[in-house]
Amino acid sequence: MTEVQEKVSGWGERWPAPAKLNLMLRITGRRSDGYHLLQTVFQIIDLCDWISFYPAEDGRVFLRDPIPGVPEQEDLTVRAANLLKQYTGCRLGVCIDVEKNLPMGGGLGGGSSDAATTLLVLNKLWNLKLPLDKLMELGLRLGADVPVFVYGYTAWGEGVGEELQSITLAEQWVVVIKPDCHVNTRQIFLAEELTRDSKPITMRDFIAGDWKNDCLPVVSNLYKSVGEAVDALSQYAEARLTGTGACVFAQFDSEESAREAFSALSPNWSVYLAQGLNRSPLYEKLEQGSV
Ligand SMILES: C[C@](O)(CO)[C@H](O)COP(=O)(O)OP(=O)(O)OC[C@H]1O[C@@H](n2ccc(N)nc2=O)[C@H](O)[C@@H]1O
Ligand SMILES: Nc1ncnc2c1ncn2[C@@H]1O[C@H](COP(=O)(O)OP(=O)(O)OP(=O)(O)O)[C@@H](O)[C@H]1O
Repeated sequence: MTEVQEKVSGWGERWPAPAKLNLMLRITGRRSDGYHLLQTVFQIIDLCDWISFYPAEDGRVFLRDPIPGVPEQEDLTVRAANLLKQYTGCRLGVCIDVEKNLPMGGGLGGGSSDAATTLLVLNKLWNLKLPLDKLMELGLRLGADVPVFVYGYTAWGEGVGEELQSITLAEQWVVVIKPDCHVNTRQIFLAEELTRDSKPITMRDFIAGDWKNDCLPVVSNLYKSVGEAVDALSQYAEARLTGTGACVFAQFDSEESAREAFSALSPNWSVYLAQGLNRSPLYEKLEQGSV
C-alpha cells in the first residue's frame, strides 16, 4: 500500500482511545452470574492511547509491539479484532500498533478503550458495516467498560455499565493521581465488605453532588497508597476514586487552579492533567470522513 493510499483510507493513521473517569459509582445489586449492577457516570477525558492499524496480507491479527506483561492473544485490541473476524467471517488481517499512555489497572479504562477503538475503526477499515448496537454488544463480551467507549458520549450508565444514556456535563479540568499500585477489579468486586445495596439515585441527585464511589472504602483499605493519594489531592479539591481505582481525581473550574494543583503534586506523585469531554475524540476523527 502506498503512502497516499494509507492516508486516504485511514490505514496507518493514529486513532485515539480516550480514558474515562467514573464520576460516581454505586453498586445497587448483583446478578445471578456474580456481576454487579451499577449506577455510574462515565466521563470521557482527553488523555488517550493512540492506535494505528496496518493491513496484513495473510489474515493474521498481531501486534507491532506487545505490551510488556500482557500476552499478545490476551491483549484487548487483538481480542477485539479476532471477535470481529469470528462474528463476521471476515478473512482480512491487521497489524496493530498501540501507543500506550494510559496506566493499566488504574480505573481509567485504557484497555477497554483500546478495544472499542479497534472495533470501531476496523469496522470501517474492513468495511464490515456493523451497526453501533452490534459493536456495543460485541464490546460487552470483552469487558463491562467497552460499550461506553463504543457509544462515544459521556454517559449515565446502569446495568453492568451497558445501559447508557448520554448526559452533557461541564467539561471541567481534572487532576488525576495514579498511585503506585495496580488494583485488580475482580478482587474488589469479590470483597465481602463491599457495599452492594446502595439505593439507586436520580441524575438530579448526582448533579446536586451525590458522588460516592462504593468501592473506595474497600480499595483504600487494601491499597494504602490510594488513601494517601486521596489525602494529597483533597488539599486542593474533593478527591474521588475512578472505577475500582487505583486512580484518584478531582475536578477544577479553571485550567489555572488545576495547573496549580498539578504542579504542587507532581514532585511526589505520578499526576495527569486532563479535561472532561462530552464526546469522544475518536468520533471527531471518524466523522471527519477520512474512512
Ligand atoms: C468498575 C468499572 O471500571 C466501572 O466503570 C467497571 O465496572 C469494570 O469494568 P471492566 O474493567 O471492563 O471489568 P471486566 O473486565 O468486565 O470485569 C472484571 C471482573 O470484575 C468483576 N465485575 C466487573 C464489572 C461488574 N459490573 N461486576 C463485576 O463483578 C467480575 O468479576 C469480572 O470478572
Ligand atoms: N491493550 C490493553 N491495554 C491495557 N490493558 C490491557 C490491554 N489488553 C489487555 N489488558 C489487560 O487488562 C487489564 C486492565 O487494563 P485497563 O487499562 O483497562 O485497566 P483499568 O483502567 O483498571 O480498567 P477499568 O477501569 O476498565 O477497570 C490490564 O492489567 C491488562 O492485563
